[in-house]
Amino acid sequence: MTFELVSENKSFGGRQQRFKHFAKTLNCEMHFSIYLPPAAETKPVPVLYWLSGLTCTDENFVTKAGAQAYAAKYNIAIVAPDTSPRGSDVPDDPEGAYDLGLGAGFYVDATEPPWDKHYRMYDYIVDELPEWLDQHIPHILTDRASIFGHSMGGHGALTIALKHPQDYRSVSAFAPIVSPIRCPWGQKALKHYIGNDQQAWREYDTCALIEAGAVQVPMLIDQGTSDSFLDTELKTALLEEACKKADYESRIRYQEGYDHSYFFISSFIEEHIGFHHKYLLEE
Ligand SMILES: N[C@@H](CCC(=O)N[C@@H](CS)C(=O)NCC(=O)O)C(=O)O
Repeated sequence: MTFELVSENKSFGGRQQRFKHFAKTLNCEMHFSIYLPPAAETKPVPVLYWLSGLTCTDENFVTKAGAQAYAAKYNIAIVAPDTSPRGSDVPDDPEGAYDLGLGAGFYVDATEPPWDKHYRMYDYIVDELPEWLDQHIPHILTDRASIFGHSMGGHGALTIALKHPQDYRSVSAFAPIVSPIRCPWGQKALKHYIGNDQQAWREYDTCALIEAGAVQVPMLIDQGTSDSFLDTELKTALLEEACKKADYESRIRYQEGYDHSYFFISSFIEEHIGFHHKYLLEE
């Protein structure tokens, strides 16, 4: 199995690293980034996974979110994977659209050809990446983990945490797609990756999982009111409704005037890392 440290930069006393490795689940080489706070040099620290949105690689978060200062302050490592399998033999949207294929893995395990050979981001995030980290990065505690993300990555973080409440202590999201079965981005992705059986789509739908009785995971959501995707794709109100009906506790905040960008994310990143810190520290 190949693995290489591609880059390392000192940041807030810690180390921002980028690795390349062969991911057997995805059948291709992948990059991911990890920030190790200064405290990780002397004692292993908890880990927080960040899942990015459409069009991103692992680097958008690393360069734009401003998370390193707070990861250093709260003694948490942050792992940021890529958003899809990569490589010249990995299929992409036939029209080159940004919402399917490369940069748009949707954190599902595809069952439909031609996607099923590589597009298995769900298994990669839940199983292969933590195993890889366990074997290669002694500075982190993979059994003390939380997860957060943005937009498509918010959807990924929420569905993964709801389906594995024993593995993630808390979940948070910025502008998440809360119900992919009811928005154009999600419907397009699920149809291609999973096929026409809409019952099977529900496994990857935050609202449907809550309606089906998902176990409580501490949850924080921030959504900008000036986000141009709010009414068409993100539909935060559907999550409010699902939580209310199922008596599921969640903190959903609308942030006045914020859009969908990393300017929004960087404005609240400290609060999200602080939120996870509380649960990651508990015995
Ligand atoms: N307007 C974008 C839609 C995609 C988008 O807004 N992507 C968000 C996540 S859903 C993002 O984080 N983009 C990269 C960035 O802002 O650095 C496009 O057409 O490319």
